[in-house]
Amino acid sequence: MPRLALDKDFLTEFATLEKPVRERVSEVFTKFEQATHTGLHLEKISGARDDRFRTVRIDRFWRGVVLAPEGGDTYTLLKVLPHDDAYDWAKRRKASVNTATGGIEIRDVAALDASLPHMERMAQSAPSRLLGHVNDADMARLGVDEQTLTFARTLTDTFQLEAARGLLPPAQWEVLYGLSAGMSPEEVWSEMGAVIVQEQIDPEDLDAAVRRSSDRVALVEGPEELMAALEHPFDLWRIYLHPTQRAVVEASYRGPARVSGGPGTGKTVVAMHRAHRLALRERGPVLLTTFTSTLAESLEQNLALLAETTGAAQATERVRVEHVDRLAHRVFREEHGRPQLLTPAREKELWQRIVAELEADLSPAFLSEEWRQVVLAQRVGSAAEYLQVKRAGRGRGLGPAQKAVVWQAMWQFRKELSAQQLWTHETVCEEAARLLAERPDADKPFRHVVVDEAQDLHAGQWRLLRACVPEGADDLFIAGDTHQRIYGPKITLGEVGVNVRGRASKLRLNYRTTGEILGWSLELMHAQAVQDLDGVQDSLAGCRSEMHGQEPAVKGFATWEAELGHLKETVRGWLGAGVLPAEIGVTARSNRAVDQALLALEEAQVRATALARTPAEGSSGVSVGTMHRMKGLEFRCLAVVGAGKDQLPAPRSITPHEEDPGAHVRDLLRERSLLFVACTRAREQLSVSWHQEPSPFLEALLLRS
Ligand SMILES: Nc1ncnc2c1ncn2[C@@H]1O[C@H](COP(=O)(O)OP(=O)(O)OP(=O)(O)O)[C@@H](O)[C@H]1O
Repeated sequence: MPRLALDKDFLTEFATLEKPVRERVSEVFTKFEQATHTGLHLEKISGARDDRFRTVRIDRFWRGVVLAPEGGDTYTLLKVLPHDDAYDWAKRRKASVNTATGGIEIRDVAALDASLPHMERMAQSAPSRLLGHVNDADMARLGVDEQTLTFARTLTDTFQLEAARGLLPPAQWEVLYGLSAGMSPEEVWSEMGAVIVQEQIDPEDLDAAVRRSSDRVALVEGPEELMAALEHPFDLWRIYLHPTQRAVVEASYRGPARVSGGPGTGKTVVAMHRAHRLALRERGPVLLTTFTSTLAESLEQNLALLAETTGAAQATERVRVEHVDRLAHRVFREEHGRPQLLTPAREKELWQRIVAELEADLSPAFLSEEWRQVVLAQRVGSAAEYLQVKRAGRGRGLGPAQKAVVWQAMWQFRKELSAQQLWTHETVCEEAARLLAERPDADKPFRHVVVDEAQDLHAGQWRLLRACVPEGADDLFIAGDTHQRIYGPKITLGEVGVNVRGRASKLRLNYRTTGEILGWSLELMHAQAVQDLDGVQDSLAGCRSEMHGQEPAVKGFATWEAELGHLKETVRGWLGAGVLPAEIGVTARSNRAVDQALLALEEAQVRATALARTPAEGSSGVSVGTMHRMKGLEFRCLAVVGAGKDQLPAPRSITPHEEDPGAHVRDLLRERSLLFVACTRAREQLSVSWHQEPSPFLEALLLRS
């Protein structure tokens, strides 16, 4: 039976067509299956370089370009263009099968042929060739075919290669780019990882190639699925997954598994697809969880959209989306009713009182951290255990006598909480974990748990998640990036009883941000020792983007007023260039700076909304919020303001070195990560500004420029 497949470029462009044309396209292709039976007219193109391209009549003026198989029955819709353009587009191109990835490739053969003589002439007078150090056999093994090879041999510098990006098939261009950047063929090979197929590849079998190309061609199962795809053409993530993403989504794991990767590499997308996929398997309820309520809301909306696309709305009923603290409170309430929570102010008072009673030379802040990071995290229950416990990450060393005093303080704190029947979010979580751990496997609330933003969870939350699902195949799936840790303490999964050894994958292709913004932001984290969730050093090496745009605009001012003046100009400039207010974000470290930025925009008559008051979704003004609020969001254009020495790191968020050197280093890293998270929310344009002296986090970047 004939099947329709949609090329990613088609769907992207479909979104930009006028409504009547879109409607007509939908009409023609929803009848595609029946029409091909009754002889849908696929018109041959005279003078075509590849006679597998055909056109389909949409109306008098518009034509669709389809790749029709010689054998097989999958028809790939590539373009919808005005009549003459459609013919011209199709005549210039050829389809082929990549011999390494087995994927389908379409290239502008006419443009390549036309550029060759000129390139060759230029190369003859150049001192050397860009890829002179790589032999033909290695190129062929990496999927570089004859035409690309001929072209590649004429290249003399990377600018030419950059310029040829749109001409060459993307997978082959990536290979040339890697080799030209000094990677060895073996390194490029391993970088290609999941996209390389082991099976024998038939270069003539386009049908098989289309089926292998899930990152750019989506097979459509019937008219409803087609309508769902056409309904939200911007949300490509629902349909096209990178082979590495798809492998992780579809895998069956014998135990907990995890996916990591830099910002914008699609970890959340993978988490949603995986939750959906697990729900479709019908082995039991799925929990999709994350760190904050705002993120959970956005997961829930997108999960519903995904189910709409796959036509499996019933699967969403098997997925519970709930942020982790809410889960803890729900389980707690079912047993004990609503907890009375200790407010931060009362907690501080309590520690102060205990310190005074013990006449100890310890600060309330130190004790509060010690309680969370050592006593609660490692479930220390007695003085003897406390004497033995490893206090990794706690900078200030304690001798046995000091430990005895600290333990006394901990014990008193616990006693007070229990006497007054007070709870904190952490103890609620511990109690919920204890209640769930006692339940037999058959009574556990979930069969699968999928966790997003995992880097920010604390030990108690991990124990809760571990306890709400029986141990077994596909029990826990974890997505996160430790470079973006802005709340939680440093933790290793082993410490909380989660073993992902042999079941960890990494995503490297950023889908959100231009290469310029990503490269700049990655520099912020360069040379920072960040420990991964499995205890080894994490690295963002290889994280890359295929999109290009402007370099970030980075600028200092003498005063805050001048900086705000620049913000007004920048935002007005973006609006003037046609960017919608809702596509613009403004962020600063403190609430105060956010309020002032809001005022400045109002003065400039720019409609702006505080993220604290209105969720980004549905807001029609420029979104203004703290860097913490930026997590999980993205904007076409983003301005980071107040990135000055006195604002970033925020002085009050840094434990003084003399009080606790370990906490000091950790706090600094957290503040740096916060800036990193903020900057990587920008899709196309990023502006970073400060007044007086720049933040020390910008130092290396400013020296470079
Ligand atoms: N396969 C894909 N096709 C198209 N777009 C994608 C794909 N995967 C991810 N995206 C898009 O890339 C952007 C980033 O994705 P996502 O939020 O899942 O990344 P992330 O790794 O969780 O990011 P971060 O860690 O920075 O929060 C989103 O706009 C998403 O829709």
